[in-house]
Amino acid sequence: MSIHIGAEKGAVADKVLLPGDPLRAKYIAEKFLEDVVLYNEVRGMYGFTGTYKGERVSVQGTGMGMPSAAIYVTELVKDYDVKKLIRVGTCGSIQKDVHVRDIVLAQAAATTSAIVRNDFPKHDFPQIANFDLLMKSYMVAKDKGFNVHVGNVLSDDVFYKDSLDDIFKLGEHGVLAVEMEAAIIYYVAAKYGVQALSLMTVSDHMITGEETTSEERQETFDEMIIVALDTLIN
Ligand SMILES: O=P(O)(O)O[C@H]1O[C@H](CO)[C@@H](O)[C@H]1O
Ligand SMILES: O=c1cc[nH]c(=O)[nH]1
Repeated sequence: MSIHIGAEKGAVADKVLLPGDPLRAKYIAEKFLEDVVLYNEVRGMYGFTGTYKGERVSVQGTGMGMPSAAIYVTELVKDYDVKKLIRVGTCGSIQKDVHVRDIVLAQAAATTSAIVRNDFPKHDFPQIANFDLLMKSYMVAKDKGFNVHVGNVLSDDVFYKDSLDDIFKLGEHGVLAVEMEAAIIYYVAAKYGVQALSLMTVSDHMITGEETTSEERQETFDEMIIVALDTLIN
């Protein structure tokens, strides 16, 4: 047992999907996994273990924002020996050609979080995806004909921003989208020497204001979840 995950050590697989939303974890477990066991309900942050195509995998909600995600990823790695982590999240696009419902593979993540800066005050620590997972996920997505983009994202501490000026400036420098967890997942994975990747579905467009309906989000999530699961077991 760890403080925030109420499971015996062997209850979590060494490969884990990480949605921010615990109810997305439930959806993934119910729709995509077989022989599912609920291993965590502490704080309502559901964690499930099951099998996908015969391989044991887990799916664990992380909550919203980097402090919360850091807690779950740290406990998964330190207390449950997890070796591969793939975030399955949502994001807001800041590029005209990155459309709602497209998939973004976060090759790297800039961040406003002070967590990394506090550890490395004199350096800009590069928060990057594991190359093997990144490459595999790109191949899976392309093979299935999904609309996929690879590049930088911003992991922001703030969802409701007073101004989008800095966000759009990052867009002018090629950053694809904004979300709230990828950077810290990459940082914790680097710290403990495990593999991590963040996939996001574009749920909102920050230039056009377009948003997805519940049904559209559901269908698009499925594409991202399939890419993540097929990457995780390969
Ligand atoms: O859909 P999830 O995975 O939670 O990701 C995004 O959605 C939340 C904000 O609505 C933040 O956690 C952000 O990163
Ligand atoms: O615009 C968005 C959409 C999802 N998640 C975010 O952090 N921002």
